[in-house]
Amino acid sequence: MPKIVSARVIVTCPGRNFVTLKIECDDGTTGLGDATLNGRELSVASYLTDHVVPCLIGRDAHRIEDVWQYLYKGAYWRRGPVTMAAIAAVDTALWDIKGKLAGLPVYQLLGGAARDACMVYAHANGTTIEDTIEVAKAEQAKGYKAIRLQCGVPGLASTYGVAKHGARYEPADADLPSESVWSTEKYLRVVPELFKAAREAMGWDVHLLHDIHHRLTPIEAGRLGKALEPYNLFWIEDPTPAENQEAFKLIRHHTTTPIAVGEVFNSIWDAKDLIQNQLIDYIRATVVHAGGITHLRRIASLADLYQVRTGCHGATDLSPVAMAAALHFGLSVPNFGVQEHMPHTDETDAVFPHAYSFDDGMMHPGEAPGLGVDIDEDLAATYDYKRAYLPVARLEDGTLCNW
Ligand SMILES: O=C(O)C(=O)C[C@H](O)[C@H](O)CO
Ligand SMILES: [Mg+2]
Repeated sequence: MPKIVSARVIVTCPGRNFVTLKIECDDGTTGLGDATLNGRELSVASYLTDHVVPCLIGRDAHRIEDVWQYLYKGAYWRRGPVTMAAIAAVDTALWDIKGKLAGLPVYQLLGGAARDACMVYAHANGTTIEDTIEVAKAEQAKGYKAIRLQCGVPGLASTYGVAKHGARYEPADADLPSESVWSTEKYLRVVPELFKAAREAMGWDVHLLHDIHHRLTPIEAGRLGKALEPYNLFWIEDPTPAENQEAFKLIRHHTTTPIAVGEVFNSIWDAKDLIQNQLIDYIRATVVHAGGITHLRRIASLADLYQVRTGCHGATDLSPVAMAAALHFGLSVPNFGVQEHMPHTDETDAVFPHAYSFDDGMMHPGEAPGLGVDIDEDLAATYDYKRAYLPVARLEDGTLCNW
């Protein structure tokens, strides 16, 4: 058996923070897992180093399911983003090791390719409708078949998720949370105009997506979904907070615009009612935040029974290790929908050399054994952790609100 002899947490900040777990076996085989939890990175690093790593030493790296159960049931304290990101990192690293030892890419271990490649969606963010469409057309010219559009809201100084024109998208932008002002009324006026203009400028042969970022009440989300129906969106994402899964019934009563939810989910229990009641169309849980490849497959299997497809979160605060895992997962599950793609910076790609590739709007994890991602530890060590928080939003009267 490949015995685990060491496990180390590597924190690096090539432009943004990433937490990576590296597990090593007695024959020298290593595996990587992403454990990055944006804005709360060091809590997962500590959970791993202080509480998980000591339990891994000496275990059989092949027993992925048993290790998963050991860390989940054995801890007594279940679920939650910190715990599940830590379990995910271990799980992902063990799949990486299993693939390397078998001499096969991870997707082959998961049943083989269920499609040629994974469709990915790009991002078009702009301060105005015109800017956004200009960026979207540029992404379409690169071959993307699906594009998420977010534009600034007239009358609001800034909007989360919308970078200043030309700047990279990076929501964790300050060493204490920055604050922005939010107005649902103003937002609801601009979004239908954005998609009307986008269809006029770009036609109908491209999938258009939009992220609402949990900001609306269910009835407001129903109203927006209905207003967007003429523009045939691929999905609206996170229309309302999903702690109350029932709330989605109200949205469903009012619109046929497809709904995607789940980037903040960390277990199948967060998604169970949404899936079983067919209240969503795409489940956005990810490898890193939802317990690894093992648990995400369980979620996907449940979703498949109800014709809910996957649409994994893939913002740049998920490392290339998570991106690779998402592509192996996406290539192999029967109910793949789409994968989010936000290219990492050159600095990040240099720290994490990888085998996955983009071609004509599709991505493939590559044929390297395991996940096909490495970490240049010397380079990683040159980038010190830098505290960075996600922002908060307030209504115009100062009330803290969802974002
Ligand atoms: O990519 C998305 O859909 C997001 O909503 C990005 C998130 O805000 C970001 O990953 C939070 O860390
Ligand atoms: Mg989102």
